[in-house]
Amino acid sequence: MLSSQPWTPLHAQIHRTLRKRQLLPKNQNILIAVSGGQDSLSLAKLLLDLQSKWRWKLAICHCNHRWRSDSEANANHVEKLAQKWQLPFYLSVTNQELKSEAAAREWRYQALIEVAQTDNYGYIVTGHTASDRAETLLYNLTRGSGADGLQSLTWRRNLTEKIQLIRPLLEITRLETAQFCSDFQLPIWTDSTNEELKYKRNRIRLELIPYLKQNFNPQVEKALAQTAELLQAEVEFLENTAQEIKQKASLNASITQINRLILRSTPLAIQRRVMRQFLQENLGFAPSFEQIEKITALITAPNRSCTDPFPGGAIAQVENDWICWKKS
Ligand SMILES: Nc1ncnc2c1ncn2[C@@H]1O[C@H](COP(=O)(O)OP(=O)(O)OP(=O)(O)O)[C@@H](O)[C@H]1O
Repeated sequence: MLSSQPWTPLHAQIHRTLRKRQLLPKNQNILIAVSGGQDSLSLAKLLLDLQSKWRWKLAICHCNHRWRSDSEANANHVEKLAQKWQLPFYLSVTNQELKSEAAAREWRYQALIEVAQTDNYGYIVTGHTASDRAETLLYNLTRGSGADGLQSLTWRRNLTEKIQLIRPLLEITRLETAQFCSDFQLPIWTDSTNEELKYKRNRIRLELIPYLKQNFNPQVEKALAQTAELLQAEVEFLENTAQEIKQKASLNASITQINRLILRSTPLAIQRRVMRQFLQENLGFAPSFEQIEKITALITAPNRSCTDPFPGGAIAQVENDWICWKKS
């Protein structure tokens, strides 16, 4: 029986991944974000089984979005599991109406950060899988994203100066977590909204991926996750290079002027990234492709050329060797 013999190939794989990528060092305080679904249950069980090797202090946090009629029952279900596993349990319940998936995600991360800050957890871990990575890639591809959006689910991300988000399951597919839950009889809480085809994400998972599996590649999730992995390293390299060039091209670290002579000698990929960073700093939000193209064109435009106004009324204008940000 598997339940009396908890070391499986999945345990070995996660153990290897954690070591190779140095995701969760020994003796750390780790907060596991558990929705109750198959992925986060598998994650919690795997970390629990590896705990003695790594000497972590583990805890579980569930966030109640108050979205479904069974939200409270879902939270109680996760709490009972935490008790069974003898792990500290935190519950965050929203007091605002969360109107979209994006709003829910934003609130959830904020809630997790608050718990981590209060009780000193340096790591928050989530159960995102290779399947999520593949779906995110496809979703962003249909929206015209560049490499940054296609690699978007990363192994680690700084949430604050002291708290990192870690996603240890990015090489495991949802099929594997389902099998793991079945092997260990983990009680999955099924989220009924996961089946609703009105959400694009769900259509990708329930219609597009099965189509690709059947007609193109049975291993399509792993293949797409691999693409995301390759892109991740390339994006990191390009973004760091763009940051260095931007520093060189900025006058006295001013965010409102940038030297276009320096930019002219760099490849278009870097020019776009530098101008995106420049715009983001001045606009205060992520610029669109068209906005980046408009300002990038100024690198080679005649003196005094300018863009039409950006939201808020500011324009960018060429002044000899400089592109200047001019507020209205
Ligand atoms: N309500 C929640 N409370 C705590 N953590 C959550 C919650 N919802 C999602 N998460 C975390 O974010 C990860 C990804 O969320 P996503 O919505 O893609 O997954 P899910 O469909 O809710 O369920 P699961 O990934 O557990 O199967 C989850 O694996 C989990 O770690």
